[in-house]
Amino acid sequence: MTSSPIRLAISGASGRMGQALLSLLHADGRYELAHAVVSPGSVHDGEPVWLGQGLRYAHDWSRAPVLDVVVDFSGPVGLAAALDHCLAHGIPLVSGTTGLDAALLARLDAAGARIALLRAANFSLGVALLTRLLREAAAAVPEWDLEIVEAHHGRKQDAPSGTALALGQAAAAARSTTLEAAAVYSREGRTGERVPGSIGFAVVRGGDIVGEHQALLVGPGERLELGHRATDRTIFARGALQAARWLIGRASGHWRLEDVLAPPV
Ligand SMILES: NC(=O)C1=CN([C@@H]2O[C@H](COP(=O)(O)OP(=O)(O)OC[C@H]3O[C@@H](n4cnc5c(N)ncnc54)[C@H](OP(=O)(O)O)[C@@H]3O)[C@@H](O)[C@H]2O)C=CC1
Ligand SMILES: O=C(O)C1=N[C@H](C(=O)O)C[C@H](O)C1
Repeated sequence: MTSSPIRLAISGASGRMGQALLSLLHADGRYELAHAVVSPGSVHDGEPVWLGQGLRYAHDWSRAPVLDVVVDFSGPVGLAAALDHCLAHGIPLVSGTTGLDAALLARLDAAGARIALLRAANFSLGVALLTRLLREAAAAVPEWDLEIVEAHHGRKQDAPSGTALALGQAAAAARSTTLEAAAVYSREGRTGERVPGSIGFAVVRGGDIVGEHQALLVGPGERLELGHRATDRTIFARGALQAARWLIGRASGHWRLEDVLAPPV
């Protein structure tokens, strides 16, 4: 028996992640791309999404058809618009957008009472595994200094990356503290000595780096380095589509990528 394809919208469809998602969707009959959203004023607004097919990029949600799920990789403003549409129509929302402010985070938190949401700063299996390893290592050597280094392409809008912050949060929790209490985001001039127990962040931006994260646990006379290097955005797109399929029909609330992509123990 064949089931009907999932009717899905992409918010941020013309972007780097949007295009990675489109490449996967084009070849996968399990999905029907029903709406492809770009920014108001986008040079792509009104262009055909795929040559010879009817769907065109749109800058708003007002003409979106009935949808099973929305996948968002846009930016804070695009995500807010996607969230409005999902709330108005009771549609599950998967989002990978990073760099959100406190007001949007609070709106997303509250939305969990009405729709199913799955948000993740990184949809790759490797980073899910890295997070688990870092949690274990940070707790095993609580006195060792922890520094998180990330590198991304020069067009990235936010820093540190959402993944770096999520790694920091996981390590902080494993050490019974919080990122708010432990994080050091910049060092310049006469900084004084490193504060014991702090978690330092360093950011590299350049060229077309897809996304690299390294956690350094520095002890006396030795150092543990845990890292992940993404070389192809398909890994994020694949994880997000898997999450979208999984989220359809779930109860309202906040679901975790770990529930979907459990790395092998
Ligand atoms: N969680 C994860 O695994 C990953 C998360 N990300 C995150 O995803 C987000 C997008 O990244 P990336 O694809 O590189 O970004 P891009 O800048 O390449 O793409 C952004 C997309 O969003 C659209 N957009 C911008 N503003 C709006 C708006 N107000 N309304 C609707 N659409 C809008 C743009 O349209 P146009 O340009 O046509 O105007 C474009 O299609 C970032 O926050 C990034 O950090 C990225 C990779 C993986
Ligand atoms: O903007 C990007 O490109 C990426 N952003 C995400 C983040 O902020 O962690 C995930 C990935 O590293 C790529």
